[in-house]
Amino acid sequence: MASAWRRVRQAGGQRAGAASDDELAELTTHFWRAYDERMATVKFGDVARRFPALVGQAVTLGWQANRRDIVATISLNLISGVFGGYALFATTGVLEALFAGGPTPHRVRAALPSLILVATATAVRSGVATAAGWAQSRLEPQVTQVVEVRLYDLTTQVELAAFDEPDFHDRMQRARDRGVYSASQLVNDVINFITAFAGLASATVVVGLLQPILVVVLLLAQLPGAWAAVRTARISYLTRFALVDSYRRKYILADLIAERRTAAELRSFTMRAYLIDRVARLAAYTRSAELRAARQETATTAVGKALGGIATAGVYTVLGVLLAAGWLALSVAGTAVLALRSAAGSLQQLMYSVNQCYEDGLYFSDYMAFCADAQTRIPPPASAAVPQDFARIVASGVTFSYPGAEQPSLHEVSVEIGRGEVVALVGENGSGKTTLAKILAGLYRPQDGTVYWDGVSIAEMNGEPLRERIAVIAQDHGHWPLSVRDNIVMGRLLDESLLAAAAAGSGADAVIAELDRGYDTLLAREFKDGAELSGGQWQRIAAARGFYRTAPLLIMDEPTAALDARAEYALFSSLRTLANDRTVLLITHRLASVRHADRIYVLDHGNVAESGTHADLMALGGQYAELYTLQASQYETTP
Ligand SMILES: Nc1ncnc2c1ncn2[C@@H]1O[C@H](COP(=O)(O)OP(=O)(O)OP(=O)(O)O)[C@@H](O)[C@H]1O
Repeated sequence: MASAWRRVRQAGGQRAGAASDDELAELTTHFWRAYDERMATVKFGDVARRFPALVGQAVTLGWQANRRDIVATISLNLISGVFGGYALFATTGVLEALFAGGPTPHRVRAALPSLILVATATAVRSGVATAAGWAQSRLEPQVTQVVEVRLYDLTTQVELAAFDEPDFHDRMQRARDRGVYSASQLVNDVINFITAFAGLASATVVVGLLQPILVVVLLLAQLPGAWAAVRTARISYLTRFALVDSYRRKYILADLIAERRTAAELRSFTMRAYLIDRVARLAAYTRSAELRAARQETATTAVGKALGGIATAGVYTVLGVLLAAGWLALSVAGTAVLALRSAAGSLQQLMYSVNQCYEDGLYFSDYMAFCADAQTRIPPPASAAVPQDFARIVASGVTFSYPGAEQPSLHEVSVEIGRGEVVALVGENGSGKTTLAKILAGLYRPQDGTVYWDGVSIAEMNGEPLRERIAVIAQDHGHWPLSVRDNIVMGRLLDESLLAAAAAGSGADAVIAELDRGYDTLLAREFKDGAELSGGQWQRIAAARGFYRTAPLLIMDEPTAALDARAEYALFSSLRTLANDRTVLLITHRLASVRHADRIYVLDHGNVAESGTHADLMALGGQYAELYTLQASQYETTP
């Protein structure tokens, strides 16, 4: 097995060649650099200061999830602590009676009332603690749901450009991965903290009433454990933080290796060894960082435990001295030992929960930071009303660069679309057609220039109502793992006659007729009874999706690229019918299909190079005429 793995790695290494380490940038950037940078910003003092805020956040989360459960959990835990303290205190009465003079049956009888008190208090405490545990376990899934819904609510509203930023993906991964999970954990930690605090407070009160010196000694003895707990949490968090980019890359590669959609290409291009090698190198990289962190955590815990052991020995020495000096009665010393053990247990739990609170709080602060950042990326509410229809859409001097791009993808582009027109965008690959269509669809905001609907800038309109007026048949349309019907209706109200018309207009009706379950067919082969469609069949469904949306502007980006000749002809015929009451912006490389467009814009490296009707552009003898003639020549018969 090991040698097979080695062979795979060697083969991968040869294939990957020199390019790979540069591409996997984090393998060349030392991971501890990211760690150190983060280390500088996370200090224990900050955590101590943040602790009250964390408690506040946790209680708020619990409150949002279920008020009754959070109130019940906290109050029942406090009540349980009170009964625990009472049971401990009542133990002194039992010990006093047992250590008094006289015959044993007499002493046992004298101890009975106190014993009954101890037993009752302990039973009540257990019952209340069980009820508190039940409320606490109900809270966990409810809190997770609250934070998940909040995350999805925000990520579906942020502007599209954010998804082109690697940093946004990193933050989103941290928020989704550990952030969501940490929310319910944080609530748990805080409840555990309150439980432990109640236990400690009651034991401390009992010890303090018996011998105040013991309280100070008891608290000092827990310091080493507290230090170790906080330090290990910090190491664990910082390691994950520094590795997030590598984890993300590894997950993406692992998905590609195991997914159905890439399974065929992986085999036909014999990419197995190459991909496995990449995953292996990323895994080796993350493993060495994780091992280093594990070593540090173990060393820290060992030191903490050793110092804690010495401190505990000190506590018992002090107790012995007090007893020997006669400052403590034997019965009181007995209760003190029990109280000390109970307090030490509570303190340990308290430290553990503070430690966990700290660690989960760090992850949760990533979630909160992501939410705050996402909130700023949601376009602010706008004032202008979105018209039901329009007479003219004008893009004026539009310049747009993708985040991080050195060159703009569009440079001072101006185009016009009149109501009821068919306007075409043509041009070579990468000339900016899709980018312009997305700007006209209100999906990207240009850095310069404006898109007007009847003289009103769309930047002043709210995004969702605007996009309700635009139907987009995208080049990279989604293959949603939903039923055929849902793939066309896309969450809108179901209108059977509209659905039938959309399917007929796009040619999807012929595809659906051949499916066993018709509109109910699930389009996901990975599930039972799921079906798979061909590229052209999917394209018909995507076109039906656009037709179903009765919007005044229809944007079609390469709608026929995968269609056969008959289906292409049928789709363009439908378009002509549709165009009677709709405006169409068509992007295509098949120039024969734009001959009848009212206007054609030829894009070249992000600029409008030519515009006019087919006849105008042919007469111009420029890029369009050259491309058109080239395509037409392919149909000429050669001798
Ligand atoms: N999400 C993105 N992030 C960064 N750059 C992008 C992104 N999408 C496109 N680009 C770049 O913008 C330029 C224009 O791309 P666009 O997709 O608009 O071209 P296109 O004319 O539609 O091409 P095609 O005919 O191949 O569909 C290209 O240089 C492309 O690399």
